[in-house]
Amino acid sequence: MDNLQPPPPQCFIICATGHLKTMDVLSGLTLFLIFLLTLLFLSALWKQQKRSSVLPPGPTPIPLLGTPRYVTFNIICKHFPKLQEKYGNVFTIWQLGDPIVILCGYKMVREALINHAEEFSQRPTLPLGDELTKGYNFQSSTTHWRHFRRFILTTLRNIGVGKAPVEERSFMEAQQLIEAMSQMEGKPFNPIGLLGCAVFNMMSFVLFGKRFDYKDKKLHDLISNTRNHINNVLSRTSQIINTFPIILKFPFLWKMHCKDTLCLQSFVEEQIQSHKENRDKPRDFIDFFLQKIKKEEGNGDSIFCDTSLHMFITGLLAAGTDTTTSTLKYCLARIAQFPEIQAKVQQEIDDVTGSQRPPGLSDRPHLPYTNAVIHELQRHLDLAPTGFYHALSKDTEFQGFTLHKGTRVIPYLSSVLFDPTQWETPDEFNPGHFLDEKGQFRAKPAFMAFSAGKRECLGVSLARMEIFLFFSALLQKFTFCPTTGQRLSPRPPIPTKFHFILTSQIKAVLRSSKAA
Ligand code: HEM
Repeated sequence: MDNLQPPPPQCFIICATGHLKTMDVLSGLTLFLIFLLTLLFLSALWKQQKRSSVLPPGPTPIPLLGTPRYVTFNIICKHFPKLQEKYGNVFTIWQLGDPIVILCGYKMVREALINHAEEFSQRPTLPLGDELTKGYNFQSSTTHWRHFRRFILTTLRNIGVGKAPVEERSFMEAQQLIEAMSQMEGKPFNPIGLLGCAVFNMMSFVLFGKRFDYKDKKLHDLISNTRNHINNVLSRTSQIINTFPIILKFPFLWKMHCKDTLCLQSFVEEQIQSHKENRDKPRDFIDFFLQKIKKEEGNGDSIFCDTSLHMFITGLLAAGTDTTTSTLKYCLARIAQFPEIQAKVQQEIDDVTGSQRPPGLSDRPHLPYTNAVIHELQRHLDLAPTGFYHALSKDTEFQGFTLHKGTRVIPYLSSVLFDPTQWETPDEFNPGHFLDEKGQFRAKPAFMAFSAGKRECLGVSLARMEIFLFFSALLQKFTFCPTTGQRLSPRPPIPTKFHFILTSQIKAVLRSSKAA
């Protein structure tokens, strides 16, 4: 009687033979869980099989996990050349349960971004970005982006991007840059800090109508905020948050990660406030946007409001600073490795503008070799190998496959910039790629450093203008030389290239020729 234990709680299960059996609740629950997981796994497998049958081929994914080997968090494109070789110019990889279609080579990317421009124009939703920007960003999958894109492009033109007002400002900034670099004359130095100041000041002029002194600590803090912001957006942590948006329910978990974005946002907020207090005739981006908000007053559905102004300015500041700075740094450090090409550029500039004035936009048609060298430098740099993710705006038949609305797409821009069907010597540094037989500049449609189609880089004209004006002004005054041991192979792997951009040093030697 003493040893009599109460029997464990019992439950019924139906065994494989269809008979009812009893077992304790814990074992029953475990079995039930295993049954549920098997069901989940099988349904994921079935869904994946069903979708795979209409999608481009690719490595076999593990249900629920995808193809982890190829979806490493940071530089996923390092596997693409091998996959392209195996599966062709369009293939699929899986991230967890979602397919990502990769497009390779000029013809395939053009077919998608130009010939099917509308279908490939969406962006996938990124929950972290939406949370941070309250939905006002270029990644947003809503249709707002079209209105903002149109407005921003028109406004940049109205401010004078590609024309005299912004050109004048670039001359002034180039002069500051030259003076600051002259102090480093002949000594090894890393110009990325000075270039960052000049580029940030250009963005700041366009957006807020102001510039900072190169010694101002605030300027350096802001530059570092923009760089960290971009690194955060592309980071493994952001990818985890976007994959498991439940994390956003715990602000203390992600706000630390996004502290640079929040710093940028609060700086932008100050600028907007000071513009509101001192309204004058519209000169910069904030002025034009505030004018638009006023015009739309009374329209309860207007998307032009203080919040969208705030968020888009922060987005533009971030998108336009580090990209152009890194490009200019690469241009200087790389041209230093090609002394003959550099001398030819300098000779061309001397012949066209002499030493009295810096090259301007109207000189560009008369500087075909300089223009070709800049394009070739950007092609080799390959700054954004995968651009940003695109997504299908509707179900689309493409190359014999069915791509469902919302499917994510990566236009693999590297494969276009180095496509052997488009470039005579793709891996070599060869300005001849952009010159015709008469030595005149020839534009190449496969030059997709800024991508193409409806989502082509929105800052392309500002970036091209800055790169041309700063690069040619600096080469007019200095000869850039490499310091020892910093040579780059013709087509270095991406991590090496970014390391080179961030860390390489050069020497700037004042030219003693007639242009100096
Ligand atoms: C050398 C400098 C730059 C390069 C190489 C570059 C490259 C790119 C690339 C490849 C894209 C992705 C396009 C796509 O998804 O198909 C992009 C998008 C974008 N860029 Fe740039 N960019 C540069 C400078 C700038 C500047 C100066 C600004 C700001 C004024 C800017 C603003 C943007 C914006 C807002 C987008 C998103 C456009 C959209 O989604 O509609 N970029 N850029």
